[in-house]
Order: sequence, then C-alpha cells, then structure tokens
Amino acid sequence: MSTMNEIYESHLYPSDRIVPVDFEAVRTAPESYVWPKSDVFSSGEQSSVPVIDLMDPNATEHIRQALETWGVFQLLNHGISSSLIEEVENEIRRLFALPAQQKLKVLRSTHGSTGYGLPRIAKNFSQHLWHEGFTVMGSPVDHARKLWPHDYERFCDVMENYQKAMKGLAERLIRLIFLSLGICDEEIRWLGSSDDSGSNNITAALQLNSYPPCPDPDDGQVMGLGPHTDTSLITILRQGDINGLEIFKDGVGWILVPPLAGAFVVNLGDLFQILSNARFRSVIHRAVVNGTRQRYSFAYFYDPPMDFVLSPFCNGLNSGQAPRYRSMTVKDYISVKFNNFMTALSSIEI
Ligand SMILES: O=C(O)CCC(=O)C(=O)O
Ligand SMILES: [Fe+2]
Repeated sequence: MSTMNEIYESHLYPSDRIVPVDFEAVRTAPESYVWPKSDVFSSGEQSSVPVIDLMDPNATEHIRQALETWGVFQLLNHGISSSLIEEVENEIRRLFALPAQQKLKVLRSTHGSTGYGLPRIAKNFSQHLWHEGFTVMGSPVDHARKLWPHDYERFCDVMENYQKAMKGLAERLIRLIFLSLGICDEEIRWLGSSDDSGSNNITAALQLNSYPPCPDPDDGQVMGLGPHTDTSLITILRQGDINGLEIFKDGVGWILVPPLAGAFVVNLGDLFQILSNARFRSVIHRAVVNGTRQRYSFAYFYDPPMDFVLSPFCNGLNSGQAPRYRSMTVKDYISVKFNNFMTALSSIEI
C-alpha cells in the first residue's frame, strides 16, 4: 500500500521554490513577486456561489445543482464546532507569528510533505507567490517539537482533532455527492477505509495558509496563490473574515467567494472530475492578497487510498456515456498532475 508521503518523496521538488520571501525584512515586493495587473484582474461580478444548509432536507439535490453550475459551494450547519475551528485559527496565528528563523527550522525538504514553506504549486508559476504555508500530512510532532520544544502537544492535538472532524465531514459529503449521481454505496466501499492517525495509509493533507499584507507595487500586483485546481477528491476550506479567495467562471472571469461567518467553502478536485466523468468540474481558484491585513485560510484535502483505481462512473445519472478519461490509480494521477499541472486532466482524456 502506497502512502501520500511516499508519493511526494518520489517527486523531487525544486529547492528554489520552497523558501517564502522574508516578510519581516522586505518592505516592497521584489521584482520576481510582481504579477502583471491583467493577471490579477477580478471581474467585479456580484453573484455569489451557492450557500447550502446541510440540515436542509433537500441538501443533496442543492449540492448536486451547485456542483454542476459552480463547482463550489459554501456550507452551513456542517456540525463542526466553532470552538474547534477557533483553536485551529489560534494555532495558525501562533505558528506564523514566529520569527522567520524559527519557521525555517521546519522548512519542508525537497522530497518532503510536512513542513513550512511555499505551497507545492509554487513551482508551476514563473512569478513567485506572496505566501507562506505549513503542510500537515500525518503527525506534525517532529516539526512542532522544533518550533515549541516545551509546548508542542497543543499544536499536534488541535491538528489531529481537526483532521478527524474533517475526515468525518468529507466522507459524509462524498457519500451525499455520489448518491446525487445515482452511485450506490456498494461502489464506494473504500470510503472510510483510510486511517489518518496511523502512518501507513495517509490519504489526506491539511494546508495552513498565511498571506501577509502587501501594498500594491506600482506596475503590478502580488499574488497569494496562483490559479489552480486541487488534485483532491474533495477540499474543505475555512477562510477567515478577509476577502481573498476567487474562483474562475467561464464567460464571467474571476469571482470573489466572500467570507461567510461559520461556513466552509467546499469544492471538488480533479479526482472527482475523473470519477464523475466530468459531470462535476474541479473549479479553478486562486487567492489574492490584502494591502493592509494578514489573511489566513486552511484547506483539508481528502483523497481515496493511493492504490485506488480511478475509473469514470458511467452508470447512475451518467449511464450510457462513454468514459472520458483513462483509468489510473490515484498515485499515478498525482504524478501526472506534478508533471503537467493545469493540463493534467486533458492529458488523460480518451
Ligand atoms: O486561501 C485560500 O482561500 C485558498 C487556498 C487554496 O486554494 C489551497 O490551499 O489549495
Ligand atoms: Fe486550492
């Protein structure tokens, strides 16, 4: 059985795309961090992504409609306690408030998964990202011990509790989404089989994101997280109360996903696009930066087991359709994405 960590280890990540800019030392963005204004342009479109109440008796149908038209929705009444979310937010603040030298002690290695640094998609953009992150894949105890030698348990406990809660919510949502596609339980037997607490079957990651404030440079702008789709099956994102997340909608352009108190932003990733035979699309999104306030977000990515064979479902609502993608394991798709980034899905079309 392959683990997500092993797969990351087998793809050497370029070392010059791991260390974030030294936000304490830099007053204006260096040239390599400046994106053309046209790349950062937003549509100003006012319509907003659907908001779904998970307690609504028609939630399943609303989710299907939201995913078919938007690929993303905001979720309320999800059952995750606000105190747990607050604890994660407090730990994130505590982590990113540390001096740069301290954070660099837990820098992600070129073949590693857990640790501090730029996000793994940074290597795909010619300009740099105005971002610092911390990825948790499995237990972060070795890293936390280096950051807080006498007080590392709190961080680990909070991250573990949050990942457990997210796993439950992700699996509940996935079940509902498959149901909405007319896919029976029998075909999703693997759901719930992974165990993130053990080290040998990790199929989830938690990405903590921090976007320090940055006034616009004269002839461009900085970008927090460049345009991408998530590789995951499903992503559950929590953003604080500062604007930043935007999605790309065909024919409209970039649309803000406004922070909504108590809500999670839920989107599907490439793996769901493959399984649903492109009935649901993995939404293209990015994070822009605020001029005066530091923004935080945290994303939980859920995947099927790495050796699971992804084959488009051509039954249920998709019955009679020919598969649009060739079958492959999750781990093979992760390799395809690593090498092809935004053309990964089209590269596996039949
Ligand atoms: O910060 C955000 O709102 C987006 C984060 C995101 O897209 C990611 O971590 O993949
Ligand atoms: Fe993302």
